[in-house]
Amino acid sequence: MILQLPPTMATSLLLGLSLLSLCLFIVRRQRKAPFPPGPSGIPIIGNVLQLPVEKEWLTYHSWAKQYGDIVHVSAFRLHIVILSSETAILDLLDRRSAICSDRPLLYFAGELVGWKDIVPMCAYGARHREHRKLLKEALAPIALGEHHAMEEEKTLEYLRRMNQTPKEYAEHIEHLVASIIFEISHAYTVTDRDDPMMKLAVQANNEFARGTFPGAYLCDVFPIMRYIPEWTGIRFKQDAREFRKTSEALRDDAYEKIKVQVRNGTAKPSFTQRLVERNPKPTPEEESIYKWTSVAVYGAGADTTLSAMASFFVAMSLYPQVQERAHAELMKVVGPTRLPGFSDRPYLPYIEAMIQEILRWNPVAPLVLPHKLIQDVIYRGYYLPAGTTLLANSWAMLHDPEIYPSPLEFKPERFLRSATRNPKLSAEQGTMLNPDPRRYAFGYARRACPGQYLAEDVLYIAIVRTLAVFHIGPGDKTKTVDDVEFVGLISHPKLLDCVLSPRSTEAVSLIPGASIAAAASSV
Ligand code: HEM
Repeated sequence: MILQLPPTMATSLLLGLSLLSLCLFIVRRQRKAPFPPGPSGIPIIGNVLQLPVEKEWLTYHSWAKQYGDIVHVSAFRLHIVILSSETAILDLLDRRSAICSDRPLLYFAGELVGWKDIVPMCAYGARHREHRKLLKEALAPIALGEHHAMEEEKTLEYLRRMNQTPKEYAEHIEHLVASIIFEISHAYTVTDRDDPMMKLAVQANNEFARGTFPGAYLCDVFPIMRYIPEWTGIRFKQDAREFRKTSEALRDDAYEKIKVQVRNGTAKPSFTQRLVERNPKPTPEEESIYKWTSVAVYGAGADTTLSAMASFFVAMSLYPQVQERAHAELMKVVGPTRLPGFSDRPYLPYIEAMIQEILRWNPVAPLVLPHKLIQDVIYRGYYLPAGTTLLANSWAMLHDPEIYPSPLEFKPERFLRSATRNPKLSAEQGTMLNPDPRRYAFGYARRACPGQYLAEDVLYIAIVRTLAVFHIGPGDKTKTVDDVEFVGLISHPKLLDCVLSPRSTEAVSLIPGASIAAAASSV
C-alpha cells in the first residue's frame, strides 16, 4: 500500500528532511575528526541494544581486543569511550584531569533521588574540591593511625560473633565494616543487625544500587519520559519519592543529632563532630557539603570494603595452600599466644601481598566510576566531544597476562619482592614481581579513591585476626573459581558457601569473653 499524503504535508515533510540532512551535514563537517572505532550501531539509538548490563568489563575487554584500547559506542546522543590501556587512561584521566574529572549525571538516581550531591557522583568543580579537601584531611594515613586501637577493639567483637554463629559470617563482616566506619564518621556505635542507623544505610545502599543499575530506569535513557506526571501512576516517580526519603534521612538524621550534641557539649570526637564544631554557623551550601561528606564515608566506604572482604573469604575457600601460607606467616611472626595487631603489619609481607591480590583478582570497581569529559578533545586523531562518558577498564589491566601472568589465578606471591630488579618496572616498583595493582584498583587522578588507606587498614585487621583464629573451608568442595559470580557496579562476588571453624581452643581463648564451649563443639 502506498501512503498518500496531502501536498502541503508532503512539502513540509520534504523540507523537514532536507533541513535535518543539512544539520547532520554541518555537524559532520564541524566534527574535525572521526570518533574512535567501535561496534557499529543503529541510526538514532546507536549501540543501546549492544550495551552489556552485567559483567560489562568482559564485553568491553572483548571489544578492546577487536577495536583497540579506545573504543567508542553511543546510546542516543550520549557518547561513551572505553579506555583499556594504561597509556590511554593516563593520557586522558590523569594528564588531562582538569577536563576529564566530571561525572555523568544520572537523571533518576542523581536528580530525582538526590544522590547527585554525594561525593562519588557530584559534579567536578569548587564543591567537589571542598568535599575532597575535608576527606583527604580525615583519611590521611597519619589521621587514620588514631583509629587503630578502636579498629582492633571492634575486631574482637567481630571474632566473638564469628565464634558464636560462624554460619552468619557474611552478616558479621557487614557489621564489622559498618561499625568501624560509623565510629569514624559519627562516633556512632552500631548495635545488632536491627540497629536503626545501619538499617537505614543498608537500605540506602540497596536503593542506590537499584537506581544506578544500567537500564533499570528508562527515564535515564529516554529523556521524554521525564515529563510524564506522577499522577499517571508511572513507577519511576513513585520509586524516586520513596528513595529520596531514605537519602534525605541518611543525610540529615545523624548530622542533626551531632549538631545538638555539639551544642550540649556531649558530642564524642568524630569526623562529623569536627565539621560542626569548626564552623558553628555554616552557610546552607557549606552545611550541605558537610552533610554529604560525612555520608560519603559510609556510602562510598562500606559496600566497597565489604566486596573486598567477600573476595577474601571466597579466595581462602578456593585456595587452601594460600590460606595455610598466610597462617604460617602469622604463627612465625606473631606466634600462637596473642592476636596480631597493627604493629605487626610491617613484618607480614605475605599478608600484605594477599591484600593486593584481593584487590587485583576481583577488583571492587572493575570500571572504576565513570568520568565525564567537559570539553571537546582530539586524542590520537579521534574526536571525543564534550559530555563523553569515559570508562576506564581497570579489570582489563588487572587481568592482562602480559602484566600479571595467569591472571585468573589467586597468587599473592606475585606481589612479593624479588632479590633482583624487574627491568619492566619503574625504579620504585623495581623489585616487585608484578606491578602494584592499587594504582588501577582505586581509580584515577582527581577522582581517585580518598578512602584507600582506611580500606586497607580495615582489610588488614579483619583478615589477620580472622586467619589467626579461624580456618575457612569450602562448604561445597566441588566449587571452583569458575563458580564465583560477580554482580553489580561495585562487583560483589556471590559468597560461596564457606565453613568457618576455629583453629583450636587456644586460638579462641585469645578472644576476650569468647565462649570456648562454642568453639570446642565445632573444632
Ligand atoms: C577496598 C575498598 C575500596 C576500593 C577498591 C575503592 C575504590 C574506589 C574507586 C575505584 C573509586 C572511583 C575512582 C575514579 O572514579 O577514578 C572510588 C571513589 C571513592 N571512594 Fe573508594 N574504594 C574503597 C573504599 C573506600 C573507603 C573506605 C572510602 C571511605 C571514605 C572510600 C571513599 C571514596 C569516595 C568518597 C570516592 C569518590 C571520589 C570522587 O569522586 O572524587 N572508598 N573508590
